[in-house]
Amino acid sequence: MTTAAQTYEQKGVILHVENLSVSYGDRTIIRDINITEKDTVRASRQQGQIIAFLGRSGRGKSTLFRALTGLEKPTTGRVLIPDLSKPVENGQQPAKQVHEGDVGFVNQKYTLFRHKTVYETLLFALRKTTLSKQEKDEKIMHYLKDWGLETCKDQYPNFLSGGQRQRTAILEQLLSSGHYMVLDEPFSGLDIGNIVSVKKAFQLINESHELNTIMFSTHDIELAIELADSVYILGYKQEENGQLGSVATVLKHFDLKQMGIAWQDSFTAQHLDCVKMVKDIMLKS
Ligand SMILES: Nc1ncnc2c1ncn2[C@@H]1O[C@H](COP(=O)(O)OP(=O)(O)OP(=O)(O)O)[C@@H](O)[C@H]1O
Repeated sequence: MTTAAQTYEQKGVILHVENLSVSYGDRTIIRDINITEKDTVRASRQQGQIIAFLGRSGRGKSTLFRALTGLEKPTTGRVLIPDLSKPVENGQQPAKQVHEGDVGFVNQKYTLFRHKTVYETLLFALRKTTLSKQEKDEKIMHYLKDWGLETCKDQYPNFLSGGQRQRTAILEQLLSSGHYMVLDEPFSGLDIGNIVSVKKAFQLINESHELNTIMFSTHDIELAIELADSVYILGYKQEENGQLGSVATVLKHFDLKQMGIAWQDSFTAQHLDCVKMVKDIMLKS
């Protein structure tokens, strides 16, 4: 059942992954990856997309992420995103293949420049824009305020708390890349306070632009189902002889919007059912 708060419309395609495979030498890591995500529009609210990728260790999540960011050239297939520099044609935004720099990438360590303050880091992130010096300053100050980073504007990474460091690294990627962001295990090894801080960053990104799209991997199934509106499970397929294959692919897609369990304030029995389904699939993968 879908409540009024969950009513949504789907508009243009914002991510299209087609027959993607990545091999290293003669070893294929991921194969036949097909993903189509559309811009989700909810009445009277600005809202982006949050997509989670789950999978047991070594099932190619990081490999897929490198292809999604354009850091890894796929062996076959392609990754398309809307080309916002071109005008809409017949009601459709033309698509382009993803290039390095189009999609922000935040690694698990939240790496920052050691010799740049928070402000300098964000200024550097805006270096490719056509904004004037004053516009850049205004933009940065606006974000620092919204993201609770105003007080540490002139601090170097070593003097930041874990939460401030994570928010700065996420913001840096958001400012340098535009609407798309991939985060490889952003919650791994974080204490509860820092988990809340990263969740808040997700929320800020999600609410600030219709096209903002967060893609993240995690080993925390509950967290994926709590935060995402779309969940993909990567894993090995069982072969006909009952043996487990050795090339990962998408085993299952859960569209939590369609299931009526996206964007809820609390974790319900339906969410728990979904967690159980995910676990069952992952255990056999
Ligand atoms: N550059 C590379 N050359 C050769 N093999 C690689 C390379 N990068 C990754 N692999 C292999 O690809 C497989 C998938 O690795 P990947 O890091 O993508 O998995 P993952 O799902 O992100 O794992 P985890 O959850 O443990 O981080 C692994 O067996 C890994 O050894």
